[in-house]
Amino acid sequence: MSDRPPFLEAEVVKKFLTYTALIPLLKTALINFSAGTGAVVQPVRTIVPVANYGGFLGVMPAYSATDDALATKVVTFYENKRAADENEISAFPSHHSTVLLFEPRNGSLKAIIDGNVITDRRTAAVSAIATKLLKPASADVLCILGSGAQAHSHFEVFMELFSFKEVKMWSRRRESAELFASTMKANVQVCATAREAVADADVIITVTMATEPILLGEWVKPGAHVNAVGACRPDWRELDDSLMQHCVLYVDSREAALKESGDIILSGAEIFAELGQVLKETKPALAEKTTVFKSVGLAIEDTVSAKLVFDLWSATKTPE
Ligand SMILES: NC(=O)C1=CN([C@@H]2O[C@H](COP(=O)(O)OP(=O)(O)OC[C@H]3O[C@@H](n4cnc5c(N)ncnc54)[C@H](O)[C@@H]3O)[C@@H](O)[C@H]2O)C=CC1
Ligand SMILES: O=C([O-])C1=[NH+]CCC1
Repeated sequence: MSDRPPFLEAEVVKKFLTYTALIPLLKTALINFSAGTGAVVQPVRTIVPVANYGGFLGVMPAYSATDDALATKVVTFYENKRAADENEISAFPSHHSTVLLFEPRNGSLKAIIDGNVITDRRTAAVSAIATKLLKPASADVLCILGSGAQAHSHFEVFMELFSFKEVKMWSRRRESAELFASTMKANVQVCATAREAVADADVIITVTMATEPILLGEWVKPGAHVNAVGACRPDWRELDDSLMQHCVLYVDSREAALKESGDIILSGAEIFAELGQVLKETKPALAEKTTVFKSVGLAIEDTVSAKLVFDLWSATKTPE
């Protein structure tokens, strides 16, 4: 291999970052993160608003001693207000990310890795982990609100791991939900309103760029489980106060959620546990209650994903 760090593009990440390989790694990373023993070192990400353009730049470093993995993701996400005009279809993605993977022993740069597939898959995999623990015992109906990149990765892993009888989707732009449904192998029912999509759902996933609530507590079936993935800014919402205040609330990181999640900060909802605590069984999974898993996204998830991709890719290379 040359001294220049390789760039691993999205196709390489897609090939090696399977959910089967990723999920056990994420579970361990979340347990180590929540244990607070120092096995995972990860500050809350730094965010630089790009105010003139409705954008944000996030820097997300983490180190896992257990995985011997050191990396930082750099991610940009843009509100794309122009697309909020229903007639405007923007083909430009709202999120872009890159992961820099380092050699922990000496700090050298090992690889530059496309971060988009990592972000999509690790986020969906963490929602799937939460859902396994928190969904009601009988879960037949899945509802997805939003039809972008995260909707695709969530659908992908949820179809792989669960056997829902029905999948319902609502998206702000109906054409986009219809396009989603037509490209998927499973039957997806496109609904005219979020309320219609949510009715009777046992598991709900919110994956939108909404800044105001799109999911109201009064629509949610008692005992359902919600994965709230969007609204990662302190003044953005996806869920209303009623849902936030009447659920049992789980988060990926208590510290990050209290800094970044508008749904938590503005509703004053109380956090019950971190997902890593439930995985370690130091806090219970109250699956019979209405539960919300509020995910903001953690650098440690990107770090262990990047290390996995790099190791599997390296193993296919013959030394010069
Ligand atoms: N928790 C986590 O770890 C992560 C969270 N995210 C968040 O997940 C959300 C979805 O991300 P992507 O799928 O990558 O974005 P995307 O841009 O691919 O899709 C966004 C979806 O939201 C819809 N949308 C946009 N504005 C809306 C509004 N005002 N009301 C209702 N729907 C609206 C769009 O039509 C589209 O269906 C974003 O909020 C993103 O920041 C993204 C990555 C990781
Ligand atoms: O974890 C992540 O990469 C992100 N969370 C919200 C926007 C991007």
